[in-house]
Amino acid sequence: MSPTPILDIRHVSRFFGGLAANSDVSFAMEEGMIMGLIGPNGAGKTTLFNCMTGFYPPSRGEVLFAGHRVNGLTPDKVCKLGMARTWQKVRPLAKMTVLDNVMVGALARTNRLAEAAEVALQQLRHVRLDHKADALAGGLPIGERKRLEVARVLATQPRLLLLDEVMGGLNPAESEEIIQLILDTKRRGVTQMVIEHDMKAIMRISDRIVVLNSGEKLAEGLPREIVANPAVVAAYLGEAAE
Ligand SMILES: Nc1ncnc2c1ncn2[C@@H]1O[C@H](COP(=O)(O)OP(=O)(O)OP(=O)(O)O)[C@@H](O)[C@H]1O
Repeated sequence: MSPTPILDIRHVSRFFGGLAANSDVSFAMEEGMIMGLIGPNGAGKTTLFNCMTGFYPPSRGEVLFAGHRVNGLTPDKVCKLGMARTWQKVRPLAKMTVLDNVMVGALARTNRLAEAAEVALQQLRHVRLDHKADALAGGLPIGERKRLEVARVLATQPRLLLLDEVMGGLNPAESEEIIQLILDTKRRGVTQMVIEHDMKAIMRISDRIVVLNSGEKLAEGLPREIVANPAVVAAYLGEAAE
């Protein structure tokens, strides 16, 4: 582990009334890696993204991004520091073009429209949607809407990209495109944390995996360690493999 991890989650808990959606979760990430974040429905994966990115402050604990304490900051400040997330339910600005949607992301870093358009086009090329730049976002099929969501977030130029079930609802060919996109994004040097229920995909792309269960960290390790962990198999993988 490098001296300052890009992300350091320390004893994070998040309560909703009496429910601990996250309970004393700690782990760290090295720059450049892909961390898989897995666990059963309701395990607290999306809540952890929300705690990291300022949508809900953690009830306890702290989140350090590149050495900065980010809990308590608003999502736009966290995004400016370089940590940005996709949403499970993709909601493009349907009546705007694909290019304009991605420009909205780029405008987080610049006020100049020409520069934002250039950044947006670069990201559309990266996600292989540049041929749809002038199409209305609302008309895209689901696979392309998911890639548009990734382009929109990449246009904010994050150092750490958080992907929340970007393969959800996709067919195998569309999922494969997303896998290749995640691996291409890694080659560009962007660190990624990936929530995904597709176990074959997560095992292929992750350098390390954290498993959440009922809000707690159940396990952390290399993909081959996670698949061989009896507690993970009992809580999640047995069911996910069916
Ligand atoms: N805003 C909220 N208010 C109340 N309870 C919430 C809220 N957000 C999440 N929860 C609860 O916290 C728990 C964890 O939810 P979360 O969405 O983080 O799980 P998840 O692991 O992302 O699940 P999934 O795989 O189904 O997306 C669930 O019991 C959920 O109902």
